[in-house]
Amino acid sequence: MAVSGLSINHGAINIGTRGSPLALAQAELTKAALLAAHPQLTPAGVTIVPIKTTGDKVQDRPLSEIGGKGLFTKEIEEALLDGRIDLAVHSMKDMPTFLPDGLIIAAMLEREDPRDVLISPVADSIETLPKGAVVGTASLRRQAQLLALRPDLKVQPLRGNVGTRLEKLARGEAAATLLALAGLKRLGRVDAATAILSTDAFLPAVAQGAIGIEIRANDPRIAALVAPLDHAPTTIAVTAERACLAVLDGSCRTPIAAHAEIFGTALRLRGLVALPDGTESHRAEDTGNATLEGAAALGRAVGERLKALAGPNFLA
Ligand SMILES: NCc1[nH]cc(CCC(=O)O)c1CC(=O)O
Repeated sequence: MAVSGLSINHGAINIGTRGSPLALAQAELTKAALLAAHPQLTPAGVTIVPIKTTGDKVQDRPLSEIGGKGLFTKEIEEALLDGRIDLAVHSMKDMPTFLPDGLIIAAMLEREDPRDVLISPVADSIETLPKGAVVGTASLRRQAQLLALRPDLKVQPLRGNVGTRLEKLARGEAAATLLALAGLKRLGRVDAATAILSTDAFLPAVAQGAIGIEIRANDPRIAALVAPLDHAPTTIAVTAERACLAVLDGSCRTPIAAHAEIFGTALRLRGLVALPDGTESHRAEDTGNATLEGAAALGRAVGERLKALAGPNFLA
C-alpha cells in the first residue's frame, strides 16, 4: 500500500455507503461482519464514509422519471474508483444491472427476508383497504401488483427514506404504503408492519433483502478481506434474479419482479413483468441447479421466456 508523506495508512479500511439510516445500518452490519471474520482488525481501523448520491438529493419526482437505477450508486462508485473508499455497501436491489468497468460485487451478506409488507393505519390487508383508497409508493413493481389485486385503489408517489415514509403515512398522506420487510428489520421497525405479503401474492424486487459488497476488481487485498463475508446461497439466488433482469432491462419504467429460492440442490426462479397500471402481466417460472453457473443460465432462460410472453411492444 502506498504511504504518503503525512498519513501512514497501512491497512485502514474505508467503507462507502449512502447516508440514510438504512444504508448506515447495512454498513454497520458489514463492518461487524468484517471485524468478526478478521480478529486482527480493530473497530478504529474500519471507517464508515457516508456519501450523498443523486438519488438522495432528488426527493420530489419518481426515480423512474429521472433515470431509475444508478442514482443511488454513481457517486459511491466514483469514490471507489478514486480510492477514497475501499469497499461499498449497497442494497443489491438498487444496483444497476451492469457495473462500471473495474468494479465487481465481491460478496453478498446473507439475505434478509425478501418479502414486502403492507403498512396501513386503516386496514389489516390489501383486500380490506377502503374502496378508492390512496396507497403511497413510488415503486412501479409494487404499483402494478397492487392494482392487479385492487384496480380501484389510487397510487401516489411516497418518497423519502423509510422513517420519512412512515411519518408521512402517520400524518395521513396515504391510507397505506408498501415497504421491504428487510429494511424494517434492519431499522428495528418491524412493529410498523401491518401484514407481510407472501411472495405468491406479491413477487419481490430483484435482489430485495440482499446486501452486496462492491470493490475494485484489481484489489486482491480487499477481495481477500471480504471473501469470508460471502453467503453463497444468497449470491446464487441473486445471480439468477439479476440475470433475468439483464435480459429484460429494456426500460426502467417496466415493472419487473423476480425471486429465486434454493431447495436442496435445486434453484427455483419466478419472474414477472407487468404494465404499471396492473392491467396486464406475465409470469414465468423454472428450476435449475443451485450453482452460480446454473443460476445465470436459469435467470437468462426465465428472462427470455418473459420477453417472449410479453412481446416486443410491452418492454419497449
Ligand atoms: N429502494 C429503496 C430501498 N432499497 C432497499 C430497501 C430495503 C432493503 C432491501 O430491499 O434490501 C429499500 C426500501 C424499500 O423498498 O422498502
